[in-house]
Order: sequence, then C-alpha cells, then structure tokens
Amino acid sequence: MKIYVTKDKKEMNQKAAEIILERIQEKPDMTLGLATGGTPEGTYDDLVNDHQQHGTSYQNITTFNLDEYVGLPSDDPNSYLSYMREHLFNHIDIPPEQTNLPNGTAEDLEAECDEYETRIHGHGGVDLQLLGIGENGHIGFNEPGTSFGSKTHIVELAESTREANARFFDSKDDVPTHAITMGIQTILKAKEIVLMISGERKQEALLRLLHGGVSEDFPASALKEHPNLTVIADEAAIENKSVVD
Ligand SMILES: N[C@@H]1[C@@H](O)[C@H](O)[C@@H](COP(=O)(O)O)O[C@@H]1O
Repeated sequence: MKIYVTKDKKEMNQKAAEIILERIQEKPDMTLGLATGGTPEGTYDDLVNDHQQHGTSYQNITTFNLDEYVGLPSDDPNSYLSYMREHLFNHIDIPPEQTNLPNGTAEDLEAECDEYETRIHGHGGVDLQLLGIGENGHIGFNEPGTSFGSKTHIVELAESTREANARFFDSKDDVPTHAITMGIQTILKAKEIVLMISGERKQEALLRLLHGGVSEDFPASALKEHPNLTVIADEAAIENKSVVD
C-alpha cells in the first residue's frame, strides 16, 4: 500500500486527479471505475478543468460506477447517474454509451446485477478504481459483514449510511433503503485502486484501515490485500500523525 498525506481535501482531490490523468496518458482507452459521494467531487472538478484547459480526451475511455440507488428514476437529482452527469460526464467528451452505472430501476434487479458484473469483465475489467470510504468502512455500498467474495449485488443500506447520505436529500426518509453495488470481489479485481479519505469523520476508518486486521466486519480492510493500492488521506483524517509513520 502506498500512502500520501495531503494538507487538505483540495490537495487530496488534486493528487487523485493527477494519478488518473497520468494513467489516461499512458492508456487513452483505459477503463475507469468511478465513485460518488462528497469525497471525489473536487477530483471531478479538476478533471473537468484539465479537459477544458488542456483538452485531455475521454473519447476512448469507458467508465463503470460502483453503485446506484434502487428505485430512484435516473433523472432524479439524487441518482448517482445524475451526480455523474452533473460533476463529470456533461463536461467532458465521453460518449454516453461508454459510461456505465447499474440500473436501479431495472424490473429484474438480480438479473441487472449479473449483467453488470458480466459487462465489467467482458470489457476487460477496470484499470483504475477510484474509491471513497464510509465511516463504518463501507466501500461502494458494501456494508460491514459483506463477503469478500461478493460480486455485484443488491444491498440493504445500513441506517448509519442512510443518515450520512441524508444530507443530499430533503430528509432521511427520502434516502432509498436499497442499492446495487459492485461487490468486494468485483472491486478487488481492478488492476489499481485509489482510495481517498478526507475529514475528521473518517479518522476512525483510516486508523482501522492502516492498523486493524483484515475482517469482513470492516469492508475496506479487504483492500489491504490488493497489490496496487494507493491511499490519499488529508491531514484532517489523521487523528495522530504517528498512524502513518
Ligand atoms: N456509496 C457511497 C460510497 O461510494 C462513498 O465512498 C461513501 C462515502 O461518502 P462521502 O464521500 O460522501 O463521505 O458513501 C456513499 O454511500
């Protein structure tokens, strides 16, 4: 595991954008795994700025998002498809048919999960997966207790996750109860993983990731066994500097 500590969230986001841009330069038809939430917003802003200023092209890039809520129409402002359009897709030259998210309104959700998993691997897998982390250590929407062997599946969201995500909705009751998420095994198959961790609320999760054991009680600990993991944490996520020494 490689770890970078940045002064603040802005620098954390910039570092992740730099890594993504380097990989695009090396492989202009790469497959990018994308995440949502508050953490990567600044990274998407940086990619959009770079596209506008330096013209980095996404014409040959394919993206696969980690997850999507169940039951939100795709044009709902809180769907992850809307998030991705607002923060990235509408501002770069990626053809819409090369952007992939699970369909949370599919009639047969189980079949949708199988199809999404097959689509990812049929495409040759993810080259670089961008990740955030939940306060309880969830990655994607894989809550504590999820099998490390899991593939794309339907999950019931933990109350704490619905509470944490309520800030994007009018109230907690509006947060969907279920989501489709890549499984932990799906995520681990990415050739490279970049995990961003920002802010005081994530201190415990970072501490546990760096110093705890590998256990299904803490989904992010699965990442410790990945051969190409980069963690980018801002200073606010570090309670005590010695944790990264
Ligand atoms: N499904 C997403 C995750 O992909 C994200 O990493 C995490 C942290 O979110 P945030 O970055 O807003 O703290 O929770 C959400 O529920």
